[in-house]
Amino acid sequence: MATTTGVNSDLAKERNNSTFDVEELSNFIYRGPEKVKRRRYLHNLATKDPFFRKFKPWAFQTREEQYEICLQKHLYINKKCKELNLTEPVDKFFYTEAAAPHENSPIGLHTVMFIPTIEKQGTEEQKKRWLPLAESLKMIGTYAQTEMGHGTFIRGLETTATYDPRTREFILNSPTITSMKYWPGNLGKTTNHCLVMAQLYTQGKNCGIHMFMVQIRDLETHMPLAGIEVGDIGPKFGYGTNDNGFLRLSNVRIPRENMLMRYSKVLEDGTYVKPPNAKIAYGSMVLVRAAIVTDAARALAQACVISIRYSAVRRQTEVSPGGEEAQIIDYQTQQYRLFPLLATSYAMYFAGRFMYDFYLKTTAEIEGGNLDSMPQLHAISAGLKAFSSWMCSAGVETCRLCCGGHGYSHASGLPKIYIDVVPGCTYEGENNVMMLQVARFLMKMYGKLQNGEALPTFMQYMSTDLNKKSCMTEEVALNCLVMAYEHRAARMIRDAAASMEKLVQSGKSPVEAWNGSTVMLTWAAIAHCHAFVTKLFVETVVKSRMDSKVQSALTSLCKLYAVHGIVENLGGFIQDQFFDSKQVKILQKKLMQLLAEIRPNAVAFVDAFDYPDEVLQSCLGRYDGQVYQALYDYAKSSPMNEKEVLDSYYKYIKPAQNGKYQQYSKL
Ligand SMILES: CCCCCCCC(=O)SCCNC(=O)CCNC(=O)[C@H](O)C(C)(C)COP(=O)(O)OP(=O)(O)OC[C@H]1O[C@@H](n2cnc3c(N)ncnc32)[C@H](O)[C@@H]1OP(=O)(O)O
Ligand SMILES: Cc1cc2nc3c(=O)[nH]c(=O)nc-3n(C[C@H](O)[C@H](O)[C@H](O)COP(=O)(O)OP(=O)(O)OC[C@H]3O[C@@H](n4cnc5c(N)ncnc54)[C@H](O)[C@@H]3O)c2cc1C
Repeated sequence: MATTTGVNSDLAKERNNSTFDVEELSNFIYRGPEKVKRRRYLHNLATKDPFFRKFKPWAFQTREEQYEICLQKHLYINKKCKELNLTEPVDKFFYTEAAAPHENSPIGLHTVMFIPTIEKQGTEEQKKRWLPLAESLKMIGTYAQTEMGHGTFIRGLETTATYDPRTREFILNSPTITSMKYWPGNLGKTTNHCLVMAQLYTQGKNCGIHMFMVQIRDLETHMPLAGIEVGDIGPKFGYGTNDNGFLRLSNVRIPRENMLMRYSKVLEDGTYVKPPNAKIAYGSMVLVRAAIVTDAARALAQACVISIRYSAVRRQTEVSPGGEEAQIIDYQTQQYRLFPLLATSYAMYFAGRFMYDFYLKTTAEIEGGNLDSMPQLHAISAGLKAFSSWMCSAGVETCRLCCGGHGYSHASGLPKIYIDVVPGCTYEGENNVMMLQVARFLMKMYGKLQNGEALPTFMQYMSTDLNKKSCMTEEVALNCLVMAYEHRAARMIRDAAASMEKLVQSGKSPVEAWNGSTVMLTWAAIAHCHAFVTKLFVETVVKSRMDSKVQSALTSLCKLYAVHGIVENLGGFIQDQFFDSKQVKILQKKLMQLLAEIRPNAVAFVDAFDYPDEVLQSCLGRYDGQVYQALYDYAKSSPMNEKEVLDSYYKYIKPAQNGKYQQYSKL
């Protein structure tokens, strides 16, 4: 019998049985005790602030309430960050994460894309003009790129910005229904400005897509300006807190100075000056792609916390007749579904950490005028964005299923996490499209390899001898695991290139050959990303300094990540007899051993993520494990239970019981 106060006894036992100190692992995850302390302090500031607790739970709000409440929270967060002098993005992030978890901000695009785009693409004069207004929220903006007809193929955008040298203005138009901007976050009702991506026409020529600052609403009355039609696109799968919007522009004139001109320019007479690299205008997308990796990791980590704690508390089915019911975490099938996801959340977290550092390093180079690493940054950010959002979204859904019926309730907190993470597969570049961008890069690298040219370090595995067999022994060494992933990726890259070559030889054009090989190209890109993430995880556990017990536990988790990925994708690993059947058996056996090895540390691994209950917002994932009382309290708080007998009983059920259905004819 579970106790109803204090920490649930099963969960307490789990914590006693772990082999390492949880605090040590938290210190490693968050890069040192000082950072853990700071993160806790910021979480605490938010969770203890009564302001955030005065609203009814998110799941009980209508969409309009979700928007309004979330808006209030985020404006309050803004005010508090100023008062508390929280200027570092990481500080703001931790405070916000605890204040409004998984509630997409109605001023999020303003912070995440509008301001960074001005900072990165604006001239010094433009930054001086707009940034103070944006910081003080006098100007609230968004990033308006996607149109109803085009999201992926941005060169096909239809919005036009035509330069008029007589008045030194651009004239913006949405010439067709499909050209209306559709989807930009915060656009519908919140913003008064937006950065519009449009086809630039000057001196009668199309110069491609460029960014323009357009005011869409009056700064006093907030009414749409002349020539502007703007609104909310309606309810979606999630993101109820966000007013994703539509926008039509009819002959809207803006001054020449409103084109973002740090790199490309239109001179007063209409002369166009090209940027050093046309793709530099895509920089804001790269920034958000890089950020999505950690976002996705965080979502999966939280889902694992909920599902693993609940699995330790939940007991179901007598294992032997009349005996005690087992903790569901002791079922091997439950472990097989959850522990690899736990490992994935760590793998993605480390990938996100790498991505962040690599983004900062490369953008500093770009800003200094060295654009050499742009293709690498694009390929790595597109690949990790797609790989992490796919793996983590699917993982969150599995965590939900692992909670049985209670996982389906909003009380679990899992649906909220899922609907927040899954659009990451679509926005900022649909995942299949992103993988094809990676494949394009891989094919270029393959060409270099064929020509004997040097490859960047992270691509050097491509030169591996594809006739070599695996070095895997009973020990299942980490280096043999990495080699397996690299071998698979190298072979898939070669196979995709061979497929294209064959099509060209059969008379197809290069474009047709590409289109006829995109499935193989996508396989190659996914295999490449999988190898990249696995190697990063291995290097992190092998090379980093950390407590020895933590290192030993984390090594098992890392091994599980690698072994599970092979066993689940066996076809791709044995296609060229890289592994023989004996080695496959070794891996399958090792997988089961690793599940058992990780079992005593499962709760400690999720505790180390150090998410307070207020962030998880889950009856099932509570630190104290008192899930049943929490579910009961949640049910009782449902607005449906405010009255014992609902009006609908008198209006519909009672008359039906009496055989009276006239009320329907009134409709
Ligand atoms: C809080 C939550 C916030 C969430 C907010 C979400 C906000 C949004 O969704 S904003 C909208 C995001 N939209 C997108 O991401 C659109 C996706 N599409 C694209 O990025 C492009 O159209 C893309 C990359 C698919 C193709 O671009 P296109 O210009 O047609 O390029 P393409 O002809 O395929 O390639 C040309 C070259 O550019 C390179 N390239 C493309 N993008 C980049 C880039 N960002 N950096 C560097 N190089 C790039 C390619 O690698 C290729 O190089 P090469 O010729 O050497 O092989
Ligand atoms: C929650 C949310 C928030 C968003 N916020 C913003 C925002 O703030 N600003 C903004 O500008 N946009 C925003 N978007 C739009 C988003 O960026 C686009 O939806 C996304 O880039 C995908 O484009 P699409 O919708 O045109 O999909 P499509 O390109 O139409 O994709 C449909 C299908 O076609 C496939 N496909 C398309 N092209 C190719 C190809 N070349 N090769 C192979 N397959 C292909 C895709 O893989 C996909 O399966 C948001 C979207 C969502 C869902």
